[in-house]
Amino acid sequence: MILDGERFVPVVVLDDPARAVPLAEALQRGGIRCAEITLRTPAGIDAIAALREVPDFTVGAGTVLEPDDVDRVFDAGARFVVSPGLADDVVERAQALGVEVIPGVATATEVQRAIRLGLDRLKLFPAGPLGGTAAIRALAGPFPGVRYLPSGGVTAANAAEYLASPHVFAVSGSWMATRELIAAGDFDAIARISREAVGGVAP
Ligand SMILES: O=C[C@H](O)COP(=O)(O)O
Ligand SMILES: CC(=O)C(=O)O
Repeated sequence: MILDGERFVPVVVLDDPARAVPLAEALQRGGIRCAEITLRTPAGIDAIAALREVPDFTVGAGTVLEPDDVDRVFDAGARFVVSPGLADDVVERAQALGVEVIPGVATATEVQRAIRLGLDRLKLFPAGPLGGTAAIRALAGPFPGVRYLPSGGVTAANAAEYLASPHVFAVSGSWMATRELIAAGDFDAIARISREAVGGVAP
């Protein structure tokens, strides 16, 4: 899978696409080589297009809600697609284009449906309110083949606990590159927080 080897997936809300490349370079200085650029702002698509040119960096799209969004982010260069929830038509559009898709799930019913769609790597959202690692352990009973990307409430304080789970392939969240830090151009802080995150877990 495209994110194999990545343990941290920053969720990014960008207001200015010109910040995308310095952001990616800051993440790389911190040891993080990917990001999920959300479509929550109009800048998202241009930011994805800018990041496709950054060497050794894997750009994905987040908050992908409609099949048309999949086309837009694919054309811009996204190499993976993330949704907060599970929509069959979004998954099927990504599969038709051959782009990795990681939809969100929050219930056993959704996990079961995602498996039927041929998926075994799912976002768990919002992971904290759903019960964190306890929820992941419970889901692993009936669905041992699924691995999760927890997001929503993952922080510097609990990332290592999630990553210690054999059912978690990576964690995702906004704490490494907040909208405020990006808007302020504080790329040194982003690099430092990323380095601390990467340094806090076993390779
Ligand atoms: O997955 C996307 C979430 O918005 C990230 O949540 P967070 O801000 O709690 O890290
Ligand atoms: C929350 C989430 O998964 C997203 O915005 O894509």
